[in-house]
Amino acid sequence: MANDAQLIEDLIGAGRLFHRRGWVPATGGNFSARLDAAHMLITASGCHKGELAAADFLVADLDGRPLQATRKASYETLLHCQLYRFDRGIGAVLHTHSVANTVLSRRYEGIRLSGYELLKLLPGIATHDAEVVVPVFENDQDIARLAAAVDAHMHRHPQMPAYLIAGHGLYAWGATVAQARWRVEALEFMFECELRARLLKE
Ligand SMILES: CSC[C@@H](O)[C@@H](O)C(=O)COP(=O)(O)O
Ligand SMILES: [Zn+2]
Repeated sequence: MANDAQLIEDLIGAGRLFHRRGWVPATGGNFSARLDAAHMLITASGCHKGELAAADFLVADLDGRPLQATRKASYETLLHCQLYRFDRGIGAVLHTHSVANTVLSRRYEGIRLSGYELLKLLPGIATHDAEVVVPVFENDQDIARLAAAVDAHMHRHPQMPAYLIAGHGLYAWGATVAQARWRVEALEFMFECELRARLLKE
């Protein structure tokens, strides 16, 4: 596994890229990477995700408790914990607030993606001739309750490649920071296509 410094560098790079693309406006979004079976690195709450520095990361356990009490972990830490606890193969979790994911998630209960070449970036898909539905959960400021809803859904649909929160954003993950970033890039591209295609039809 990559060392802490490399993981932080990779997460800072993802933040810069996502901010350039307009996917993490202001302090929106949060990022994490697994350190071991019981710990993760996660962004502190309230920092600008395009301007992250090493000091903006802290170590927390998978119950969301920071090891050092110097900074507060992301408000949405429990959503990251849920994913790491659900699947030991998950090594990184990235959350974005793009225009496309926000508009689509306010309007639909799930986003059906089919026929896109970039679907092949998602787990278990080897052809464009496939279909996935990215579910949309109701937004909830009670993050423990939201994490429980996601967990219940994932137990019924373990192949779920990512999820949206209505009017809020995307959660995607991967075995490494790079893989999670590629999946965010692929999903945001397909959401942008869906938004434009749906506008054309209206
Ligand atoms: C300040 S608006 C965005 C937050 O409410 C939240 O949705 C978010 O993505 C960032 O929260 P954070 O606590 O910085 O990780
Ligand atoms: Zn958010």
